[in-house]
Amino acid sequence: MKKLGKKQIALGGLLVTLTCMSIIALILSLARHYTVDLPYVTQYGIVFDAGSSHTSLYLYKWPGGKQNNTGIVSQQLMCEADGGGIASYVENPPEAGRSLVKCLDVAMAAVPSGQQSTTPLYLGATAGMRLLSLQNPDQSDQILAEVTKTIRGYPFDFRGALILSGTEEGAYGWITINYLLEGLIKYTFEGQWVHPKTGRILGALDMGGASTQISFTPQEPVRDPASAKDLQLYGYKYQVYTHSYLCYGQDQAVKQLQVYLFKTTGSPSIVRHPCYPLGYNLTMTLGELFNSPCVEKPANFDSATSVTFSGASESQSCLDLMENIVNVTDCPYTPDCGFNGAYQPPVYGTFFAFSAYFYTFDFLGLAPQSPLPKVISTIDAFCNRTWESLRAEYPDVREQYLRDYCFAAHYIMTVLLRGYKFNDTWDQIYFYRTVADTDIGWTLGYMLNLTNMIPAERPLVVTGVQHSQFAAEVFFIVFVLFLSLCVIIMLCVWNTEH
Ligand SMILES: Nc1ncnc2c1ncn2[C@@H]1O[C@H](COP(=O)(O)OP(=O)(O)O)[C@@H](O)[C@H]1O
Ligand SMILES: [Ca+2]
Repeated sequence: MKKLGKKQIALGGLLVTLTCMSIIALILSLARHYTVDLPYVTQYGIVFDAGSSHTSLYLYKWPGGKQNNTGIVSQQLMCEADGGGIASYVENPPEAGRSLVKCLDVAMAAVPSGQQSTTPLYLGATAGMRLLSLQNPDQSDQILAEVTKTIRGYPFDFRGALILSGTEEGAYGWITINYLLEGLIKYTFEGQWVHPKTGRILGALDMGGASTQISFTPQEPVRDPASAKDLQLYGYKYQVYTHSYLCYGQDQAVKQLQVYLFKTTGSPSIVRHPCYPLGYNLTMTLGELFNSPCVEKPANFDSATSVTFSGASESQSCLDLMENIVNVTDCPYTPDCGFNGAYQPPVYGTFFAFSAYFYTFDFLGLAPQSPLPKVISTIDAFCNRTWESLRAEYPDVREQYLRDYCFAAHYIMTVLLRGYKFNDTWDQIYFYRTVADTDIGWTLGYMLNLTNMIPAERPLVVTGVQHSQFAAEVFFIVFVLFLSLCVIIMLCVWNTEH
């Protein structure tokens, strides 16, 4: 037989390799096609936000099977429970449980029946229940037991009803916005999850009804361990400063000012209120006025006696009153101070202000951001308006909200400018309620944490194929290369022998 030339051997080898490569490419393309066509099952998670003023249910979803360790959780729906916050049911705890039924039924209709038993459900209560547990732990336990009983009547994977600490509430709000705005991890066009450049980490400002939180990564290390939260997310360490001011949510601040005005007026039955609109009268019993651990009760008072707060539409006096409830002078940590003697490093970076911060600024047409002089003049003009003119312009706005917007606006400005000291960095604050159709609040961060969806380690680079398939592909490529090599060696041997 004729001896093969070197060229022919090389050509033979190349042909074998190319044929094998084509087979690999064909198989890979078929395999990839097969993967895309696989119906990936959407997974769900539910969190009840049992706030001081109301309860909401959030239903989150994410594609299951792959990439479930990365930033693609979104909000499918939000449901507002009827009635007030669960802590308001002290007289009738079973009613607290019943108040959740409407939203549980909404979630049942939204989660496919086959997946309900594997859908985790959490209930987190915030400052309203924190206050009740301080005042009467038995009552708060009873309410948590009743909501637990109601939720257990549903097939979801219920993981418990708990009262969050102020630190947790602040830290989970911080995780939520940084997750949603991809400050922690980002999906690139090349299909990889990467750590974004520094400087994109946002601070969080949450104004609730009973407490308010500030959370951010300061430029300097946090000096007070009680307000530092060390997090490791996707392989990176963050030290978050977070402080929750219990009793300084806007509803409790409203109460503190009412009590201040009542006490300084000398216990009369009519009290002038500069923050309420002229023509508006609010009558309540002293029992209602003093029904909170956030205010000091007089030594003896008749809880059935009523008091009427009579609006005066006096913007400047309203603003001046704020220093009676927000103490910006006494602080042992000067200059690293928030308000009421709390330690706070200087604010740093961009902040997102949500919940009641947003509601108030949005109502006044100042969201997501407005220059400081415009903010001040808008609040001033609003606070000088009478109840008659406000009611005529906003017939559909809830009376309590419309009455409190002036107070809330001056209170927010005092907390932000004089409390947190944003005076030189006002334009670093953005007022938002949602990002990518997902509400900003502590609930998403809470669920991501409790379902271990934010790993402490850096995520593996996403391959686009399942692990088993990837392993099979690598094996096949190595095998084919090995085979090609064998063929070339055999050809060489055959060639030398003939
Ligand atoms: N549409 C709205 N307009 C104005 N204020 C609102 C609106 N919706 C909710 N709020 C206020 O936002 C606050 C929400 O607080 P909430 O989350 O219930 O309390 P907390 O977080 O302290 O437990 C309450 O003060 C409530 O009155
Ligand atoms: Ca809240």
